[in-house]
Amino acid sequence: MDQMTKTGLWVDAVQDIIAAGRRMDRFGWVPATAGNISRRLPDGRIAITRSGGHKGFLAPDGVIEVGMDGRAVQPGDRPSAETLLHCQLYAHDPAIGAVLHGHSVASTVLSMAAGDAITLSDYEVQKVFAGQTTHDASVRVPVFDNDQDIARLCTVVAPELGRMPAGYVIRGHGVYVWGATMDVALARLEGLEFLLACELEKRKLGR
Ligand SMILES: CSC[C@@H](O)[C@@H](O)C(=O)COP(=O)(O)O
Ligand SMILES: [Zn+2]
Repeated sequence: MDQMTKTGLWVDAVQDIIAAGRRMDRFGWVPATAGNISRRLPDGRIAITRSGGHKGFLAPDGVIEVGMDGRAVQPGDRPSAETLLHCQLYAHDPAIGAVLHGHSVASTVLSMAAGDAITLSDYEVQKVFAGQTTHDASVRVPVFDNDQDIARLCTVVAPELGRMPAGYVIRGHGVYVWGATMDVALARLEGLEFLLACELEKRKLGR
């Protein structure tokens, strides 16, 4: 067992991830084995959910350690299939401390009807995103085509890094959101999912 796995800092990261999974599950954002959750560790590695488990019922051994290359520190551990999308965000911005991915109904359905972005306008809750100070503005949420080749998907996401205040959506799949801490990432996820749910309801009204 690596030294990091024995420290309180590792335990903190695991607890954060387990609590985030439970919270996402309460909202119905991680059906079946969908979603993945990670936190940056003080030594630069990443704690991330093991592939294929239910994220609402995580136990401590459902979280494993990977390097910034996305490879498991412990041979034989299988990290999330989408680990490289997490690593990409951590590599892009050293201030990012947590990354969340969920599969909500709203993000799945809206992205299937969208072009290259979903634009959110006139909602008070837009102010949950960094740099947004008024409802009287538009927040662009990029929509990327789904791809089972995650390394290739990273190359499509790359040009938008640094200009996604609310996160991004993968078409027919789900959202990626991040923050300096797990609490900040969860607040942004809640804000984005609330707005996507509003947008879906609005469109059902034909508006
Ligand atoms: C239930 S299928 C969902 C997966 O294909 C994937 O998109 C996902 O979010 C979870 O994959 P995982 O490898 O458990 O992190
Ligand atoms: Zn997914």
